[in-house]
Amino acid sequence: MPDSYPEPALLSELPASDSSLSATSLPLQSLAQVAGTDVVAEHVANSLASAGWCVLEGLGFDPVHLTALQQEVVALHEAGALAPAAIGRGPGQKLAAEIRNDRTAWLDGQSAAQAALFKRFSEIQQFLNRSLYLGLTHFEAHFAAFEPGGFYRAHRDSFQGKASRLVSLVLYLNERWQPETGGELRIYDAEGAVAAEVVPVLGRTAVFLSEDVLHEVCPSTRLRYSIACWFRADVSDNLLLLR
Ligand SMILES: O=C(O)CCC(=O)C(=O)O
Ligand SMILES: [Fe+2]
Repeated sequence: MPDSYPEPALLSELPASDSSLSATSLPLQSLAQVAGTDVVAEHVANSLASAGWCVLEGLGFDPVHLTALQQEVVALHEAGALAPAAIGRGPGQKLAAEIRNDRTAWLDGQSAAQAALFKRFSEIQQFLNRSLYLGLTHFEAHFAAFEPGGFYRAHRDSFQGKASRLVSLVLYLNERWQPETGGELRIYDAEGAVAAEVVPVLGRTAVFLSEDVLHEVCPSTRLRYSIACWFRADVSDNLLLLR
């Protein structure tokens, strides 16, 4: 990469109180591949290794697909096709509206926009495996909508030691978000101090280590749309028994 090449929009160093996060995306589509290097994936890997999280302006894929994904989630929500999200997994799974009250639906990778997104997720997964040896085997992603007043209390996306969700990624799908609207993703550092507040504008993407990073969705005054994706490293039950 030439020395003079601009850095992608990297917000990980911004102080928590900075509400001036720019809503304009750098042309990450062209930045995504520079001389054979996946700049976005490389930045994600470096940030996960150092801070445990990062925020990007885009994933380096076509803005047309972003808009299409936004239209998909709006249509699903308006058709009543999103279901109240639960907490926990397996038999312990239950609805807990006092903890989270978003509505979700899994992506299936079928539409052109979802296929492009899945391709990008695969590239990022491969890069993370190559650079951080995470052994990620697959990912799963859902659309989410938080109604006005919606929230998701502070949580981690997986429990230490039991993790099959290793890396979380949230891609935001909202236009014209005002600072007073709320709905930020609040990321905490290891000491419990607020490390960042991410305004959920179209294309902005937060990536963090699922086991380590405490985070919460603050209440917002309007509908808030996103895609949440988890990169997983699942081993078979047999292998688990051998450990
Ligand atoms: O929408 C966000 O900003 C985060 C959502 C989240 O934390 C989750 O679904 O686990
Ligand atoms: Fe989460």
